This record gives sequence, structure tokens and C-alpha cells, in this order.
Amino acid sequence: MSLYYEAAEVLTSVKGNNGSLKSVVFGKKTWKSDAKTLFALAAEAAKWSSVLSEVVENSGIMKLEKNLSPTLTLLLVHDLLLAKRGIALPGKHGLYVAVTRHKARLTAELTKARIRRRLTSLEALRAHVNAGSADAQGHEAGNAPAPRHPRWIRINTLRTTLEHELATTFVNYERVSQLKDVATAKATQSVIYVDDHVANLVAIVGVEEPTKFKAYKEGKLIFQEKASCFPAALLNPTVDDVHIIDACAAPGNKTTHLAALLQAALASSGESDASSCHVTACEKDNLRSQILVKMVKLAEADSTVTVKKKQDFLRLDPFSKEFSNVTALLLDPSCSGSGIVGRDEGTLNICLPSLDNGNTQDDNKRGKKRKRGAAKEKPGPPAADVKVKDGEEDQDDDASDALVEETAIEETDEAKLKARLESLSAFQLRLLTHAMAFPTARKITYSTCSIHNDENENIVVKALSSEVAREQGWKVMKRSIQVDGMRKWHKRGSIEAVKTVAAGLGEESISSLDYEEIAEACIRCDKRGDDGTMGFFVAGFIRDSSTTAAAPETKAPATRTKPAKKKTKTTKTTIDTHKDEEWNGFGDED
Ligand SMILES: C[S@@+](CC[C@H](N)C(=O)[O-])C[C@H]1O[C@@H](n2cnc3c(N)ncnc32)[C@H](O)[C@@H]1O
Repeated sequence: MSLYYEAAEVLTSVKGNNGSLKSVVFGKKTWKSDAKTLFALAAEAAKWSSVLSEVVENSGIMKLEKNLSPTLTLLLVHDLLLAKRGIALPGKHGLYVAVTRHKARLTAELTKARIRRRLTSLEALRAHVNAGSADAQGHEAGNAPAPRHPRWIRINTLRTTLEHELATTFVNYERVSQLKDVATAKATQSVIYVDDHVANLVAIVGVEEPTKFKAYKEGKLIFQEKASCFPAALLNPTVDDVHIIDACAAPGNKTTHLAALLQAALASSGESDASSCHVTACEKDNLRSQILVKMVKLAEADSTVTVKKKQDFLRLDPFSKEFSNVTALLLDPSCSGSGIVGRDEGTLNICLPSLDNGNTQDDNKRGKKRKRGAAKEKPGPPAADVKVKDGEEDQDDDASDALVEETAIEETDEAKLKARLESLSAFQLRLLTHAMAFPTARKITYSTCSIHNDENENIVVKALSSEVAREQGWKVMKRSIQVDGMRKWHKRGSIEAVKTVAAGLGEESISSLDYEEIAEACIRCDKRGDDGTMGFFVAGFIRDSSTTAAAPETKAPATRTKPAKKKTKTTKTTIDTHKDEEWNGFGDED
């Protein structure tokens, strides 16, 4: 399969919410193309997609080349017009010919797109696209805008205050009262929005690169998606929370958020002993444990947080003396990552060219019409910038195969996704029921950056109907008792998902469940869209002290879960599949 087919598979997968660009490319080891080249091509084409879709649509080439799919057209036109060495295919290749014969028309449309943006050269257009401003400018030029995903920054109150940062780091930023003013700001503007669901959280857009901020380097600012702040906010630590466990902690965004909330609660209660409450942060992966330690230290959370490096949460014994006063647990396990909006995608916002304005279904329609058996696999050049040797030909390949390829890719993806979700959700349920076994715990939050019901509402319902939940009296944390910002959040869980999974569990286990109440208790965030969030899910569980189990010496509940003795195949697979879904630096996705 050529680089272009594989890059089309990547973009289709990302667009279909099957993961971030990074996880889709680097999560698969069987690409024929070099993964870095594949990533670079897909990322670049996606970044240019708003401009190139305009170019392709205005050139009308998709009406002429009926067998070209939108995704392949985007990739090929990208290389034709913007890659140093052009399209990395033999000159007689069907795809090469189908696009190259329209070079003059496409080049003219690219010039027009540049002029519409009032830019004097291709270099200026490149800079413009790199700054992530192509969409906003396209809007000015009469095209639909694609709002930018905001950069969310949590002010680390362990080290600074919101007021101080507004007066220093963000002194030149214009304060706006609506999030949409951030998303649609021009590249030349610097604006800041102070969030009203999560305290000490801001969304910014500006001319400066936030990673260069002094306060960021000093750990005073933490790049953390808004949705990713929900779990600690929902857990709402108080002075009564003497011991909190962050079960799956690295890189540590939620850990340091917990520490900041805990210290704020202690300070406002007048408690003089700041060490009277603490957080234990577990991380199973060695490398990520080290990042967690670094993050906790930089955030100055180390007096509140104890990191348990290379610690499998499932191996913690809930009945050991060490955990005899655990009051709360935050569980943010590995997941499919399907809700993640990476910096790349957030600013790239993959747009595909359509035949006529507004028609975006063409991949499928055009594909089905042309379906004629399995497409041939063509060994493609290993890299976009690899020169095709003279005389190398691939005439059997035809642009029409592209459409069959894309349809087949979607089907295979679906089966793989199903298997992956089954494995992940079994692991997530195991972790959640283990958290429920801590005898003195009174609240738990469970979260994922996934958009799939299997990892979200399904887990909540299954956990509530588990033996441990029923015996220990765990209930869902109803919306009415949630902390203000979370209660106010408008997007709740899916009642259909709750009903469907509950129905599958049988009469006995669902009798006590109130579908509507459970769905309302669940919090969802959309991937992209007007809220500026990533796809995210969080639910809370509580139990009152009357059902709190006795100490292990006096009573060992029947549901006691034994610490895992050895790594199960399921656990290993799930962790491996989602190694770096949230972390590449001191933020959610950088
Ligand atoms: C979604 S990430 C956590 C992100 C983190 N809560 C944050 O906000 O920065 C999941 C983490 O859990 C770790 N993990 C997976 N299984 C685990 C287990 N059984 N025990 C402890 N950590 C685990 C993974 O290595 C990964 O670092």
C-alpha cells in the first residue's frame, strides 16, 4: 500500500475519532511506509486542509476526476503544490496523472486563496497556516470558519495565583467574556478567557508561543485541557480527605490539580498543618513514573503528593494499614484516547474537499459506485520525498482503487476498534471495582478521554451493579450534589447507553438503578465544538459513612479484591495500546 493510501487511512481514522494523529500512526507497527514520514505527510496535509479544500473545490478537479477520493485528493494536491519534491509516485502512476494534469488550475487556485488572505507570497501563506490562522482567514474570505481549539492553561495555585498571572504573564492579553472570542480570534490577537466551570483555568490564544512563558517553565502554569480538570474538580477534596489515591497518575496533571485543591481547602478552613492531608499517586509505567515525579516536583506538589513509582494500582491491598484512612480515589485509567484533540489536530482541523459545497459524503458514495473487488496492494515509495527511480512504473494502479481502499479500511478499523474496546473496558472495570474495595473510601471519580460508551456509561452501570458496589453501598454521585461547576455543566451522559447496558445485565442487578439519574450524574464533553473541549467522560461515586466497611482486622468484606499477583494479558495489552495518550510534556497533549 503506498504512502498516500496509508496516509489516507490515517486521516480517515482520525476523522472517524479512532484516536489522535499520533496514536493512530505510532500505535500501529505494520505500516509499509516509514511511520515518521507518514505522520509528517498526514499532519501537514491536515494542517493545510482548510486552504487546500478551498483550492480543490474551486478548481473543480473532483468533478473531472470522478474516481479521486477527497482524502487522497487532499494528500496528493498537498504534495503537488507544497512538497519540495512533489508527488512521490512514478510519473505514469494513475494517481499521479489524475492530479498532475490539473497542476496549472490548482496552482492558480492556490494563488487566489493566498490573495484572498491578503498575503504576498507562498512563504507568507505557509507562516499563516503554521500559525493556525488559515481557518479564520478563510472565514473572512467567505468560507465557513473552523474555530481553533483553545489552549487551556490551569494556573497552578500551589505556586502562583490567577490574579498574579493576569497581571504578569497575560498582562498584554485582552480579557474576553466568551470562549468563542478565543476560538475565533485573529492570529494577530492575544486574548484570554477565564473559565466559569473550573476555578483558576484560562483559555488563551496569542502571538507568543505558550511553551516559552517563564511561568510555564517554572511550573506555575500547567497546560491542561478543560475537560481533564473535571475529575479533580468533581472529586472536590476537602479537609476531611486525609488520604486520596490517584490510581493512574502520570503525567500528573490531575495529581497536581488534586494537590492544589486540597491545599486550597486546608487554607480556607484555617487548618495550619498543611501535611494533614495527602495524595498517593500510583503509576505503573517506569518512564511515565519518572515524568510524574518531575511534574509533581516542578509544580511544588511534593509536600502533598507521594509518588509510588512503577506501582500497579491493582496490586495495592485496600485492606493494608497503609490505606486504612483512604477517603477518596481518582481513577483516570488508560483508555482508547478517542476524545483527544492533539495540538496538531486542534489547529489542523481536517477539512476534506467536497464535490459541491456542503457535500462531504463523497468518499462513501464515490467508493460504493466504483466497488469492484479488493484493491491491489501496491508497494509505494517509502517516503514522500524519496525520488522515484527513472523507468519505475505502476500503471496497473488506478485512482479508482483509492475509493475501494478507503471503504475496506473503514471496515477493518471497526473490527479492530471493537476488540480494543472490549479489552480496554474489561481492564477499566477491574480498576474501578478495585477502587470500590477500599474500605474507608467515600468518593471516587472515574474518567476517560474516550468518546465510546463502552469505556464510559457502560463501565459506570457495570460497576454500580457489581458485587463490591452493592455490598459496600456505592452509588452514583448525583448531579444535585456535585460541586457547583460540575453541576452546571450542560452535557450529561447518554440515557440510551445506560439503558442498553443495564438491560444486558439482567433484572437483579439493574433493579436499583435509575437510568435517568445515572445518565444525569455522568458528565460528557464533546470532542471539539463550541465548548472548546476534548472528548471526555467523568462520573463520580459516593457512599455514606454508614456503609463504610470496618477495618480489615475486624471485618474482611466478601468482596475483598485480592491484589493482582501477576500481569494479565488484558492489562498488558491495554496499557501498551495507550502509552502516551495524554503526555508529552507538562500538558495534556503537547
Ligand atoms: C490516562 S493516563 C493518566 C493521565 C493522568 N491522570 C493525568 O491527568 O495526567 C493513564 C495512566 O495510567 C497508567 N496505568 C495504566 N494501568 C495502570 C495500573 N494498573 N496501575 C497504575 N497505573 C496504570 C498508564 O501508564 C498511564 O500513565
